[in-house]
Amino acid sequence: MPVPAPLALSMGEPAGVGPEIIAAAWSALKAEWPVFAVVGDAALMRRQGQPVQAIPSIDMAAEVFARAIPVLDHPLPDAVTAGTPSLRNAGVVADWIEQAVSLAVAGDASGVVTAPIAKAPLYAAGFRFSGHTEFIAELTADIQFADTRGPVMMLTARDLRACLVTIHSPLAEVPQLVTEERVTRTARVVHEAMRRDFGIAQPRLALAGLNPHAGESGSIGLEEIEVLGPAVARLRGEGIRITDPLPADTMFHDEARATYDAAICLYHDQALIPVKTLDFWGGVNATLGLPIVRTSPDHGTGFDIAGKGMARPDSLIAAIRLAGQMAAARAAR
Ligand SMILES: NC(=O)C1=CN([C@@H]2O[C@H](COP(=O)(O)OP(=O)(O)OC[C@H]3O[C@@H](n4cnc5c(N)ncnc54)[C@H](O)[C@@H]3O)[C@@H](O)[C@H]2O)C=CC1
Ligand SMILES: NCC(=O)COP(=O)(O)O
Repeated sequence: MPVPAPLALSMGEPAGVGPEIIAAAWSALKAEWPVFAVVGDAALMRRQGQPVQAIPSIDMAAEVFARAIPVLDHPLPDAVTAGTPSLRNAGVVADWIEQAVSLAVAGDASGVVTAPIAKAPLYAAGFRFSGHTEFIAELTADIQFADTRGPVMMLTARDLRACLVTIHSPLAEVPQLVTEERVTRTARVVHEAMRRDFGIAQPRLALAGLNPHAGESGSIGLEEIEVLGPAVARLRGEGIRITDPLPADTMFHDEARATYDAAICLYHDQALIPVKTLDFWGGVNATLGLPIVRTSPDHGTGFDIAGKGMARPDSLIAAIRLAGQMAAARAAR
């Protein structure tokens, strides 16, 4: 079997927990698979207490990985103070993501893992995307992809995969944004991703309702009848296995989760509350429907604890492992 290419790991916000959790993740994974190379600042990585080796090219990552953190060095212009992001560094943070994506697009990396970014300093520096998800979708928009194109944000924890129809939308706008078209497209992307990236031949999708009790036959909301029902009918017509809209309060407990492979959730907190309740430390964020594999820890930059030795690497380790599994599933097709 050919050895898979390393993953490219963008360093994320340098003043956040990213550098220290990358060092801790390497320490946990160095004798294991998958290999990764950091795209970031080698001097900052060296300050995290683990051996670091700058490499000129990602194809050297595998031979370095067992003894040092391989880093494709793109230095920051400004000094880093843990907990305080610098506007001068923001442009380079975005460049790291772009470079990691280029490596995956070229096939030199088997996927991209992104350490958390702080959105406010990036916006102030002119970054015009809501987050990695939209940025990476734009960076890969011209790359050929045979399946339905996302991006769809999926959060995982333990046996739950929760996929979002809307992402960072104000709650008041959600009912207008949950259209038959968006629900149908999201479910298609998820169905195809379950097959392509997770090796599930006949995926079972569970659709969350919007209203309490999934509208109670229209007596407490009509979206289930007017929007979600027609989407379900279309999807079933395409051969996709999906439930009728389910009451969201009773679809995430242990026995309910055993009945489906992925949940289609209509807004951010409908997915993230069950995910973070099930596993606050080990959740992973993956982007479905892209020509490349991309995962991320599900937490943010943790400015309140950055540099204090308190940050847990569990979520990043889970993100690296999941990216490796997804890349292997794609390669096996
Ligand atoms: N994938 C990404 O790039 C993400 C970025 N963010 C960004 O992160 C920034 C901060 O967001 P917050 O809402 O404060 O969320 P946060 O996840 O950074 O912090 C929430 C709480 O979790 C703790 N925490 C975070 N990571 C931890 C770790 N590895 N170990 C132990 N404790 C940890 C923090 O100390 C804090 O108490 C924002 O700019 C947000 O947009 C948020 C989520 C994901
Ligand atoms: N709440 C999840 C989040 O903010 C992550 O966004 P992204 O940077 O992965 O697009």
